[in-house]
Amino acid sequence: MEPIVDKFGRSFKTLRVSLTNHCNLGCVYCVDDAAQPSDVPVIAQNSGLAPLSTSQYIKIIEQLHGMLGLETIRLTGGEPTLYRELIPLIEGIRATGIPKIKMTTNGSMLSSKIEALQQAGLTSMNVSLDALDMQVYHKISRRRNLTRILDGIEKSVQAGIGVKINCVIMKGLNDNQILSLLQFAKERNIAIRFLELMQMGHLYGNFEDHFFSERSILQTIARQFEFKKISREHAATAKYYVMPDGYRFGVISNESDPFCNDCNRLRLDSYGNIFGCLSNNTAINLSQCLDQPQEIQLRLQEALTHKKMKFSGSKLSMLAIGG
Ligand SMILES: Nc1nc2c(ncn2[C@@H]2O[C@H](COP(=O)(O)OP(=O)(O)OP(=O)(O)O)[C@@H](O)[C@H]2O)c(=O)[nH]1
Ligand SMILES: C[S@@+](CC[C@H](N)C(=O)[O-])C[C@H]1O[C@@H](n2cnc3c(N)ncnc32)[C@H](O)[C@@H]1O
Ligand code: SF4
Ligand code: SF4
Repeated sequence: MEPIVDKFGRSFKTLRVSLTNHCNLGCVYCVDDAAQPSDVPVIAQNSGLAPLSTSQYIKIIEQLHGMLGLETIRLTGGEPTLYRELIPLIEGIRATGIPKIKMTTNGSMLSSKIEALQQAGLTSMNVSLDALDMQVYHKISRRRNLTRILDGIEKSVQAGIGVKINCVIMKGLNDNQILSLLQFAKERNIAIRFLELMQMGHLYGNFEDHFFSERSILQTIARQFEFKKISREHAATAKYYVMPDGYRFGVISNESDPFCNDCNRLRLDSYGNIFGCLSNNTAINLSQCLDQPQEIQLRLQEALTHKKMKFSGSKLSMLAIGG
């Protein structure tokens, strides 16, 4: 079997696993309000296949680990904490020996789950938090969950699990939250990353009105803080900046400064499809060839050819492809 590496030396070492394409929030950049009223559960388009069971997830992850030597699993979605068998799934993934099991969550369900998640083997979490102002938070997420999310973040920090905050910045909506969010994170010594808005789903080809660039984010922060850039780690999404007291924050600049050259990410959606690139909508199914390792290898090779040198958007939203 040929090694699964492309001519730029890129391979798959991080598997991002979507546990559901449902969500209990309706963030304006992820869910199109015209198609999805904010007070009903969000259900993304699916491929007509059955959702994976916990044992199918574990089997696929085991096979991929055997072929790729995975270093990290990141559970995501939709909202991964809505997955009913989350704890047994994490325990099953831990048993495969993959060193890091991380999760990206909107934080709304953390307060009651954090201890069990940690005991099951979750190593760290990224929590999405786009505003500290109740009204701004509500306007973006279309839900009134802010207090619960802040409580979830506090409990996670107390429990000693690694936490980072993700914050998508939209011009005219929450760019006025950058400094207060940074102050909130700094006081708790939590790394925060500011994300440029990405043209995905209903924003494809139509994101510029709300786009707030890395440059504008840094200009805003410079009004109150000194900082300097540190080099980006291999295969990382974020560039980090350090303040004189050692505190670090990051920016994920998909649009203005893409980071495809050393990308090592592979996505698995909740229907057993893999995607080699966030910016390519071609789903390659694995659930129908689970006992055919040679076929899986071929499909992985194909997925790798989908990687780009520059993020160029996607007609699928993050919710649909699996953030
Ligand atoms: N272009 C691109 N952007 C990605 C990809 N994965 C994540 N991102 C961006 O990074 C943001 C944060 O992703 P997270 O789920 O927190 O994970 P991460 O930043 O990869 O994880 P860590 O570096 O381990 O903290 C996403 O919302 C995207 O903006 C990817 O494969 N391609
Ligand atoms: C799709 S969500 C899935 C996990 C979880 N529901 C959450 O919100 O953290 C993963 C990440 O994608 C980000 N995201 C979704 N749509 C985006 C967009 N159009 N531009 C930038 N980031 C986006 C979210 O803010 C979140 O940090
Ligand atoms: S960004 Fe996350 S929390 Fe917001 S709607 Fe999308 S999946 Fe849900
Ligand atoms: S756009 Fe594709 S190649 Fe670029 S970082 Fe994202 S997944 Fe990797």
